[in-house]
Amino acid sequence: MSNLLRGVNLYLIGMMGVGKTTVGRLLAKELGYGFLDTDDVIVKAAGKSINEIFVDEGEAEFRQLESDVLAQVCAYTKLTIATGGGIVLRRENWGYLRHGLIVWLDAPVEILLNRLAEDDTRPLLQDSDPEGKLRSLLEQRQSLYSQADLHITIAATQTPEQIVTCVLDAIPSVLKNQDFQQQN
Ligand SMILES: Nc1ncnc2c1ncn2[C@@H]1O[C@H](COP(=O)(O)OP(=O)(O)O)[C@@H](O)[C@H]1O
Ligand SMILES: O=C(O)C1=C[C@@H](OP(=O)(O)O)[C@@H](O)[C@H](O)C1
Ligand SMILES: [Mg+2]
Repeated sequence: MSNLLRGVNLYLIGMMGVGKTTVGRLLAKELGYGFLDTDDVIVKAAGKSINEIFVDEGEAEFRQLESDVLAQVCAYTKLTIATGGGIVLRRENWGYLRHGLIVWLDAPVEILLNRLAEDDTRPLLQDSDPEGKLRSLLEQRQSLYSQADLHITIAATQTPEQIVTCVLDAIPSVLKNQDFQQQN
């Protein structure tokens, strides 16, 4: 598979809680790729948590840091990159994401809510109505996520390992399509 990809980076996009970080790490291992999470890079560079960045500097500054990180990492090859759920919001980010293969991990809000119920590390979910918040974020972002090269729909019972298999199985079809587009 890594021969087929020829070092092209994989970018995982999708809603918070869908498993981009968890699946991305396993996918990288499977491909013999390096793994990066844009949130982790931001946290390390800023020396504070995502919550602290949102409180101290605000979401707009976080989005700027996110774009800066993406601009840096897209210069490298052989990486699987788990992005933050809001990476799709800025038009300039798409220019960076398009350097690689973009994979949308998609799961119903019920699954996301269930996974994030006890989680206090997502500032946008510190809301009196987390379900409503997730639904409105998804509504705002769905058409952006759908611009991905690959759409992987996730069921509640699927393990991260099974999702990795789904992604690996789907990659050849999209690479074939891209070759086809290039030839024409
Ligand atoms: N396939 C899965 N099945 C069960 N739990 C999962 C699965 N994928 C991720 N999780 C759990 O859901 C939570 C959110 O996963 P995470 O990888 O951080 O998502 P994201 O990076 O998309 O926000 C974590 O607690 C993680 O362990
Ligand atoms: O959806 C979002 O806007 C966000 C998702 C988070 O990452 P995950 O998608 O990895 O949870 C993190 O970047 C930040 O809390 C904002
Ligand atoms: Mg994550």
